[in-house]
Amino acid sequence: MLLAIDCGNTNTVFSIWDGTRFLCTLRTSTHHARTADAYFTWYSTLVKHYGIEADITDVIISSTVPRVVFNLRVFADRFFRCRPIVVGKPECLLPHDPRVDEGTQVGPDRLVNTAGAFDRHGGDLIVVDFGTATTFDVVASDGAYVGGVIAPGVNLSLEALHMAAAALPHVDISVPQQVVGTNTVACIQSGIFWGYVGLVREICTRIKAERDRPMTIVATGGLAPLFQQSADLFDVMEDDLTMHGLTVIHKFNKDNA
Ligand SMILES: Nc1ncnc2c1ncn2[C@@H]1O[C@H](COP(=O)(O)OP(=O)(O)O)[C@@H](O)[C@H]1O
Ligand SMILES: CC(C)(COP(=O)(O)O)[C@@H](O)C(=O)NCCC(=O)O
Ligand SMILES: [K+]
Repeated sequence: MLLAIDCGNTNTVFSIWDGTRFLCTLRTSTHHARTADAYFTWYSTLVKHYGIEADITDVIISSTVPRVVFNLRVFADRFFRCRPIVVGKPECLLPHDPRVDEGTQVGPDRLVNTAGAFDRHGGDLIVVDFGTATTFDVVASDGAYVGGVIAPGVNLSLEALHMAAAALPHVDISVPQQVVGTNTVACIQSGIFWGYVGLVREICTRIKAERDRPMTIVATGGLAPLFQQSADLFDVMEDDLTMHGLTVIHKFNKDNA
């Protein structure tokens, strides 16, 4: 069985893949100081809680935080006796090499999203990932990542307003009832929610115009469901897209070893 690990700047997600389906998905916050033993304590407690018989033989890791990879490697080696595949490292093969400026390190999560989305939908895609950052990954017709857009994430923007303006409280994102807010919280929620609706719409429109072709918009990430429910922004929403991409890259490496 495969243990797929997706470390974002905010959350770290573990999923167990039995070759056909994900048996469980476990989530914790990302901390570079978490040790291999701490990962195992957390992991084994939850796996036992869910009554899952997991016989892990393989581990694949995608991490946007380089510092967590060391402890995750130790975790894989110590508890599963395996050498993990780490996306973005030279020894990890990709189904399609990215076409970007020389020397550019594309975020591994974006390479994984690209592989997952191409496997499900074919090419000419825009993958929108609402993570710590809001990223747009452009997938060409042949499946290669050819660039994209990075914007500040929704929660990051909310936090920035609170940090920089003495009179603005911390506000959780939600779908506003109306555009014109009649109190401070409603004003902020409106600015962020409708601001991001506009940001996503404008960027996707411009990407399609620049590439001069129809493209399918695939959304993923923690906050995608919020935007999906009240604005007509995406063609599909897939909360397991990154995990699916990890299984695709893992299989590709096994088949081409
Ligand atoms: N259901 C939710 N409601 C509100 N915020 C959420 C929800 N799910 C995730 N988030 C927040 O969305 C942001 C992105 O989460 P995530 O996609 O896990 O980010 P990353 O992959 O960068 O770690 C984080 O700030 C997280 O706390
Ligand atoms: C843009 C990101 C910070 C997004 O990370 P996330 O929101 O998933 O934590 C990450 O993909 C990254 O560090 N990228 C490196 C630069 C690039 O992709 O061009
Ligand atoms: K992400």
